Amino acid sequence: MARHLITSALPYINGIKHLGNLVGSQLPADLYARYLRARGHEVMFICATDEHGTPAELAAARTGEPVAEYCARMHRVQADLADGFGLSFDLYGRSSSDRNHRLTQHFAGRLADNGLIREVTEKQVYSIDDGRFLPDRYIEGTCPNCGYDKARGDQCENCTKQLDPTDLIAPRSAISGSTNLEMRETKHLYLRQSALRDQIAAWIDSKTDWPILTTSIARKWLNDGDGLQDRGITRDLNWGIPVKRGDRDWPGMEGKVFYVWFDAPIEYIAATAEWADAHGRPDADWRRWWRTDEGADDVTYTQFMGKDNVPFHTLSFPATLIGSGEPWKLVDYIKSFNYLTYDGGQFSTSQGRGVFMDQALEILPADYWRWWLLSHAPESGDSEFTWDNFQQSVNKDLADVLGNFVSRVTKFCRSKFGETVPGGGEYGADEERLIADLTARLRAYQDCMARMEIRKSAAELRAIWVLGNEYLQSAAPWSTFKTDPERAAMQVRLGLNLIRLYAVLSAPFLPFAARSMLQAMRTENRAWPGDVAQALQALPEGHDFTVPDVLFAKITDDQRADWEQRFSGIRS
Ligand SMILES: Nc1ncnc2c1ncn2[C@@H]1O[C@H](COP(=O)(O)OP(=O)(O)OP(=O)(O)O)[C@@H](O)[C@H]1O
Ligand SMILES: [Zn+2]
Repeated sequence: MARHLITSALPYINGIKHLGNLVGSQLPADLYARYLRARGHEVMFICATDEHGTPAELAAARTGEPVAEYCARMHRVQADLADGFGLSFDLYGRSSSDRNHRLTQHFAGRLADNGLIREVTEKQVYSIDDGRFLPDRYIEGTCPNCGYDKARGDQCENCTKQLDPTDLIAPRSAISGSTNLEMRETKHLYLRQSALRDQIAAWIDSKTDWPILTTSIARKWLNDGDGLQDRGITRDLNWGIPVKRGDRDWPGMEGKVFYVWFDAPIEYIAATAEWADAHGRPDADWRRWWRTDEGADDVTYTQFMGKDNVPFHTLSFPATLIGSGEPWKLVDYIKSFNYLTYDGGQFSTSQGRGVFMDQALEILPADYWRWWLLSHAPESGDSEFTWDNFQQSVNKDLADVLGNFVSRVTKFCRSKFGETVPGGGEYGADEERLIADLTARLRAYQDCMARMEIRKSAAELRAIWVLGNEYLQSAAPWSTFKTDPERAAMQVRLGLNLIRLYAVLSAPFLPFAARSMLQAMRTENRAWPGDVAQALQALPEGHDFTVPDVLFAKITDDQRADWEQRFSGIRS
């Protein structure tokens, strides 16, 4: 048994997440966590809402709520949706937690003590009418790169270029629209990433097994232009973690907060502490996951995220941890994803384009989405969601292959032998071959899962389901029964046991269907198969079962057309 720490990129608080967010971080992380738990490993699976920064303040301003209330409400909304999708976090924390305040201030203090913080007096845009500075998204204007007229102070959504507020042409306040702006002096802290460049580069170079997508993005930032740049880690805002040096005040930094990208990854650690708090456990219980001097030496730490988050996880967060000079656990593997696109365009939260988690659950059960998203995960390149593809994949894989197998076996057994596993008969050559094929496929499935090759894992699992259907088709117990009822009983007993085995193997992908299958088989036996032949003996003669309701209903052409229409516009 090994120990695995798994974190998913933190979903930002300013709205309900779309299917792209889900497949780019939380869902594959859940798949991996569920798989490792099923294999008997000790897993700590952490996620949290990312609650600081200007978009949260602006979203709260739009609903008229105080930002703290807005975040608390949206956290509950997101936590419920995560539950609805079966995301099995050990803790779903909040980056605004007290734990994160203290840890973020702790890291800033350590970095300062180690000479890795620079205090810089610089000019920032100040709105005279609003009486405040306008960092990041508080300022809008025309993009100097593409001419888009709603570019924001941190980034142009149209061409994705990263911007500084001072880059914008014809800038205006996002709060009041005022153009009565001036440049004012203000003091900020910069993390001296440049001083850690060589150490981080050597660390990245040692990660020879990481996806190219991950290392290529890291190397670009390390090497392009003048190399890794120092990064401003504070802002003139009210909402956020107050700038402190450990637990001491930081002269000259009164009324300022840490930049969201400084505190968000620290929340991975803080959320693990929140987990200990929530369970009334001592600090040692979370520290053994994070401190290599307190037990985390044998932890394997894997992070999941979309490609736009890679720079912060390969450079900035490691700079924080390494720069602290304390023995914090660094990530062992970063699984990064390309983008899921929606029907020929981008998913977009701000533009309300695509299908969002709440809408998805309104129309279909979570497993339908989990299956499609995971079996089409954007691993080697971007992948596209189309309703046509979704319908085909759900109908073929889930309804025709897995669902059909379960239905045929249970219904046939009920009609000929009753709802009890029948005895009699012995394996022949067909059964021996099936077991050999299943054994080989199982090994391939496990290998893909261990390497986090999500699409290939889905393909292997599907192949395992197909083996059952092919067996059933050729064994044809409904014909065998007429001449050799004992043999038909053996075939059906094997089929019923396969249903239990399929539930166990499919649970990381389809946790809800797996539960229904186990309930129908009236068993709690979720043991991962060591030996396939043995696993197929789990339900003995005389064991009761029930015929389950339809596991997966097919998506009709009318439904597809209806949804295609309904989700073609923009969410209001
Ligand atoms: N279309 C997408 N496909 C795959 N992953 C995505 C996609 N869009 C965002 N992600 C990832 O989702 C995770 C959560 O992102 P976050 O909540 O910060 O939203 P975001 O990146 O601002 O997306 P959006 O701009 O659409 O709101 C991040 O790891 C991000 O990289
Ligand atoms: Zn632009």
